[in-house]
Amino acid sequence: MAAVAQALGSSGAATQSSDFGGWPVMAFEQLEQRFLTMAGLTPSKEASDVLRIVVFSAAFAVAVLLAHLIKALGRYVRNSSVLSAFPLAPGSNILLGHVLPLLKCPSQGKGAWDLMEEWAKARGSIVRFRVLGTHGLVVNDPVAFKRIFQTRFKIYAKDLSLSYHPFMPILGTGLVTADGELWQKQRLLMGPALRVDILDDIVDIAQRGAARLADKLEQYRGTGQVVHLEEEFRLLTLQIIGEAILSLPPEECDRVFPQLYLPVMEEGNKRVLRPHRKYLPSPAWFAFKWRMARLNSFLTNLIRARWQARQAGKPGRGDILDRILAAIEAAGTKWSAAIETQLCYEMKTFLLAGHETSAAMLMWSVYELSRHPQQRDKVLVEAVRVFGPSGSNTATRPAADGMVYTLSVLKEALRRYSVVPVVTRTLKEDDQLEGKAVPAGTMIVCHLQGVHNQWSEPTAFRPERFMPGGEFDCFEEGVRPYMFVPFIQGPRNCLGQHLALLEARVVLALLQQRFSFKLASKLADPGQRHPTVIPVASIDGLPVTIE
Ligand code: HEM
Repeated sequence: MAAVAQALGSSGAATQSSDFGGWPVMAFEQLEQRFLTMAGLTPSKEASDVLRIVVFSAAFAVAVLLAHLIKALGRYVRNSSVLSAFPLAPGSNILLGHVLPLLKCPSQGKGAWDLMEEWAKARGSIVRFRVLGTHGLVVNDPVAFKRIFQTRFKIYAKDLSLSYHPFMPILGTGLVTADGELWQKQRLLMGPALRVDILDDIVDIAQRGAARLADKLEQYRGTGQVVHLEEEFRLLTLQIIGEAILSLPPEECDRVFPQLYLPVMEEGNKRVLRPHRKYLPSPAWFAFKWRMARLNSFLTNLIRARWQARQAGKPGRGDILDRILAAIEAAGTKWSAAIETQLCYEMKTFLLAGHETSAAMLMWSVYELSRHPQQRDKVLVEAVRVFGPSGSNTATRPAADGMVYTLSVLKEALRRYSVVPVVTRTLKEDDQLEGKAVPAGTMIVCHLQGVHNQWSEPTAFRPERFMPGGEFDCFEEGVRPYMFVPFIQGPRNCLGQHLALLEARVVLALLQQRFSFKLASKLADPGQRHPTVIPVASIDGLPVTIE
């Protein structure tokens, strides 16, 4: 620094002794000579050229950085002013925005999404908030959902920087996190397999899975021993999705996934609140890398072997992967390493999207039925109709579809507990919500839970809301689809929703018919929701005793 100051001092002297037109050049040349001497280099034309390139490059880099800063500042000021039409959420700090109240939520026993719902209740159906330099809107309005999810969904892109970020090494360009043309192509390719083709088989896969779990639970009947049902549901839904997408036998699911897949998910969840874990080369970091590599190679080998078997004319297994491979073949697409990688992302996406969400829905449903014997009786009536009085009949698809009350229990669990409480988007172009301008770059938090709590007596558990003529049917036609959004709506809605509701209907009814679950009272209230993990399960799981 002293040397630079000295050099600048002498340039000042040069300035005074020069005429106005020539001084900058002379001053620069003198500075150049001084720098070269100070650096121990002999002044020469080559050395000057190198120094000039370095100086001009540095000046260019600083200018670009400044231009970016000025642009970002301009955008920040503009966005602040445009968004000021929306009410500001309480608790904002001039520097950090709403960072502190959001960070404090877990220690107060609530999720950041619960705080956002409080903001909306206090200030209006769309409220403005800020996290450092990023502006966001919490949207709690079904009419706005229609615009975001349906009519203008293309400009409301997935926000990969926030909720999905820690899971990107797992999900990559899989369907949940893909965008643009790739998403469209993959959705077209895989949609039919999940929405239609596999559903007939799901009834059977789910019934076998539920029967296996029931046999396992039998040993605890009448013993008073506490069973952690949430853990059993997690393993069961993983087995069901493993069989549905890859025909994996349950033993292989139990061997591979708890070893490789579940620990990487756990690490992903830890990284949501502690993002530095992604960069710190700790033992957990290495374990994550190692497991990811093993999981990828397990899945890629399986996908490749399946493709080769198809090419050799061997009969397919009829699972979701098989149906996707058939669609690739029918489209005449040439097989490549890129396709293998993409399919590997898709399989991991189905595993992630398809098991914990369903397990949480089952968990909340069992929790509520354990507290509402009359509702449970109605589920039992349907179970006897479908599985017979002994519970051993094989269910058919139409019979499973006919369990409308059990379906209503599942839907009410999704409404009451909003296992996915929010989804986030980033606005790509300027738009309007509730008639007010919203600038591009704004983060949009779609508050699914907030809308679910706009129903009458929202904390009451009433499956009848979803029965014909119930509260759901009474909403005005235009907003009705946006009043119940556990799977969101529109072109990016959940591809596995029919699979999830069918699978869970079979599992819930069959287990209720076979057992009576009693909430283990000595443990904390299992109805308390987890404050940091999505899908939201109970903070203490679901400890039960079995009769
Ligand atoms: C109760 C169970 C489930 C719930 C509550 C649920 C919820 C959701 C939600 C809210 C989204 C939208 C996410 C966003 O826009 O950011 C979504 C997307 C998705 N879900 Fe589910 N899901 C469930 C089960 C499943 C199952 C069983 C599967 C697959 C087997 C699945 C596969 C997907 C896929 C592939 C997407 C991305 C669709 C796209 O972007 O085109 N989900 N799910």
